[in-house]
Amino acid sequence: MPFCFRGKYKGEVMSEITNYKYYVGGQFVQSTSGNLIEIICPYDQSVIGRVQAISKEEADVAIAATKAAQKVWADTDLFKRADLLNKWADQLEIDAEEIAQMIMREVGKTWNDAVKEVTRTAEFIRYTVQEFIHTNDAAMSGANYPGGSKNKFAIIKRIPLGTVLAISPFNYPVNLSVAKLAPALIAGNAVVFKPATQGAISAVKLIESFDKVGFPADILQLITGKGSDIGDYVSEHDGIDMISFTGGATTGRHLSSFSTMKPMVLELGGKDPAIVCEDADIDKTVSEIMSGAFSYSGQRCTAIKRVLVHATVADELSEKLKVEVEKLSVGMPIDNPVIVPLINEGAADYVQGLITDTIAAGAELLVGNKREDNLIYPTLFDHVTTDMRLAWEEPFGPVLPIIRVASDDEAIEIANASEYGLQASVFTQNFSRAVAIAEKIEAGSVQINGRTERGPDHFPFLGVKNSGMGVHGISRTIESMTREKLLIINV
Ligand SMILES: NC(=O)C1=CN([C@@H]2O[C@H](COP(=O)(O)OP(=O)(O)OC[C@H]3O[C@@H](n4cnc5c(N)ncnc54)[C@H](OP(=O)(O)O)[C@@H]3O)[C@@H](O)[C@H]2O)C=CC1
Ligand SMILES: O=C(O)[C@H](O)COP(=O)(O)O
Repeated sequence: MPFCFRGKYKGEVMSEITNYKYYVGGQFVQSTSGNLIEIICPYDQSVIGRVQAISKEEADVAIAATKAAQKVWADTDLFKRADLLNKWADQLEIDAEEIAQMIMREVGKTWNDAVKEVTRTAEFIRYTVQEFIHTNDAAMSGANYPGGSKNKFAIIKRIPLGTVLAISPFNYPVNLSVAKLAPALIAGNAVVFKPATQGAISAVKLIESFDKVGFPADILQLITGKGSDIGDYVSEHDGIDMISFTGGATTGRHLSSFSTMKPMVLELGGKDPAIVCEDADIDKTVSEIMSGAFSYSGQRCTAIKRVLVHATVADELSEKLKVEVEKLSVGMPIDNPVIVPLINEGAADYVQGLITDTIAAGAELLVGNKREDNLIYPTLFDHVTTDMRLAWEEPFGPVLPIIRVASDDEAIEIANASEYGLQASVFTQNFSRAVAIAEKIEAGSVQINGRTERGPDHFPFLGVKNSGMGVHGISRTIESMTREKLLIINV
């Protein structure tokens, strides 16, 4: 447990308000813009710190400086790069409590989950290093093509793209950032890292660990500032060679509309359905839906965001879910409840608006519809129908609609009518039926008898439709941040 304390909630730190610096040229520096952004704690509304709102000129300098540094870095012995990244992983474990403290304060994640996020990230880095070390160049012979010459050989190397722009969201400010930084760096790229503003101090803490390890200057620049001010500018910047973005679908679509001729991977939102057949093991299903839908108050792109249940078992499922939702712990992050306050007032207003709208539209409220500031109590609706907003919109909050269906086909139809296609779960004890449904679902992954989730982090992770473009997951991220280059030998 971190520090002892004089703040509002037991066990928490409230120190002097710090102006956190951005990171360029291997130094933490203040922006000459003089503009600072206050970061407010989502659950006690105190100011936890301020981050620099850098200017476009400062972004230019940061990006330009990566160019020479990247060439040297790409040329650096792979085992030297690997060693530095492994040391960073070790350093993260040493600094875990300090970083977790900031994750908890800044994005309202529970203490246990915040610590897990840091340790998961250290493991992620180590696996990424091993993955890259064991990726070998490929070779092809001309003889394998009709009329091709057996005297022609191609060695197919993977080379870095140059400078990767990594833009991350608030909800995993460390893990989803490193999911971009580590693959980019081990593959020999430089990185310009733009974290979510609410999450930017956690990013500074992450880079403080990075800085302790002795990486060369300018291969990773941390730039802070609102996406609405500098996001477009850096995304269309000529010095950026690839964009790796995780965030909302609106922002992602916007970026893809103008960053022409730049490779891009987008991980966006979701409306993941849990399809429950009448032959499902209902107790197991309830337990998977509960953790899938409500952990971190549903602020996960992979959260279960609607239940499509066969009408014949709908009463049993909804009664059991109701009992479990009523039991959910609600409170402040330091006490490790399941339900914590949402990231900001706007998010809570949006979720409350969806709840109010769903009640007005005639759905049956089973539990919830209670709010204290940013804390939305877990809310469960039955008899939600497809003409209601909650059937389609991503709340990013603890509200779950149950939609009753008459057949597998109807469940599939509703699942696929969504603008999103990140993940889905299918619950049935008939494996063939599960596979038949899974094959028809338009989503990046379908979980059979399990909750929707990203991990383990080496699995490919992708969304279709408005849920994304390209593929993440350690090996796939490395692929997306490198390109093939052929050396053709004519004997
Ligand atoms: N599929 C996936 O893997 C994941 C998807 N998500 C999705 O992310 C959303 C929640 O995250 P949230 O942080 O609110 O998402 P946002 O889309 O609001 O922000 C994501 C990032 O984009 C930045 N940004 C905003 N505007 C621009 C712009 N014009 N140009 C470039 N960058 C910009 C933000 O900066 P700033 O904060 O300064 O505005 C932030 O760093 C949900 O929809 C969730 O489903 C979240 C995690 C994983
Ligand atoms: O942002 C998210 O929601 C994450 O990508 C989900 O990760 P998780 O499924 O491991 O919580």
